[in-house]
Amino acid sequence: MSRTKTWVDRPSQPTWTPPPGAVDAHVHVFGPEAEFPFSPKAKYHPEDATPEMLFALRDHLGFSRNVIVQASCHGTNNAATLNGIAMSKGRARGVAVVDPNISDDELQSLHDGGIRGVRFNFLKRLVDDAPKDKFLDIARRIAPLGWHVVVYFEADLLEELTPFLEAIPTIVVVDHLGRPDIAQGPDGAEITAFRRLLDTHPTIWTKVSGAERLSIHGPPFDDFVEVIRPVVEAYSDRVLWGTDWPHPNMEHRIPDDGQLVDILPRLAPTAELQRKLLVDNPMRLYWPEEI
Ligand SMILES: O=C(O)/C=C(\CC(=O)C(=O)O)C(=O)O
Repeated sequence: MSRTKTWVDRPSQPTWTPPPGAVDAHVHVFGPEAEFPFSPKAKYHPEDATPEMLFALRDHLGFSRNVIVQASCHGTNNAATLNGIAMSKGRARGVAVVDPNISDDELQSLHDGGIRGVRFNFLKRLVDDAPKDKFLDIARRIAPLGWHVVVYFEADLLEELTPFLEAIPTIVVVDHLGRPDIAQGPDGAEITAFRRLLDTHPTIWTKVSGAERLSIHGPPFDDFVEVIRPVVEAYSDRVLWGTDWPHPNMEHRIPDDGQLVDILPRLAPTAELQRKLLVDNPMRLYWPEEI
């Protein structure tokens, strides 16, 4: 598999400035491969996207902190994610992907290394299997640590997965709004079904990220904003946002991270909404001891 590069080296300077203490709550690190090899089961083989590169981007975009989410290319070995957190000097925390047989001691050492959640990935193009019973077992075991669960699925799975989501005893954060079809507009069937899930389950949160993946028309992402701004307004206490740098699998439509940041004042049009989305909400999940 040839190595893919899915980010721009010099993203534009955003015209909008995030509030002090802003958290980019969905990023990944890749490798470096020489130190942290990819999983033999990886479905893509990216170039190295190192913690140093991540922190340079964080500073360039005007953010203060990151949440590093374990990407599928590193399987259940969280060493690269933990290395990124360790190198951040307290300015990153993480979400791990764990083997169902993980021991309590290993969970505790992930916690000590800055992990505050586990991710369950249901995308068939990224993982070979997604065993719901084993995931529920993990969810029950991480609950006492104060962690939450991050789930990644596409809209066609929402109905089937709802009983599973309901059985999770922690806060659940759905990546990229469960990937609704944005072309259907703000009253479309898929975003309406997802909003119904949020309406009926106050412990389900979502990341209002993925404009570059969900938008039909691309920058300046007006189609995404039209559908997703009402979500930010309606569920302002349980939304997170992230760039998704280094944008795994986006080699055919690589986004400019500066343009992604410039969506934010349209997605969250008041200072209060911006502070909740970028500071208060991520701090509650990842740095609760600082609030
Ligand atoms: O990170 C994302 O937001 C999206 C991904 C990659 C991913 O999740 C993974 O590799 O674990 C995708 O849709 O290819």
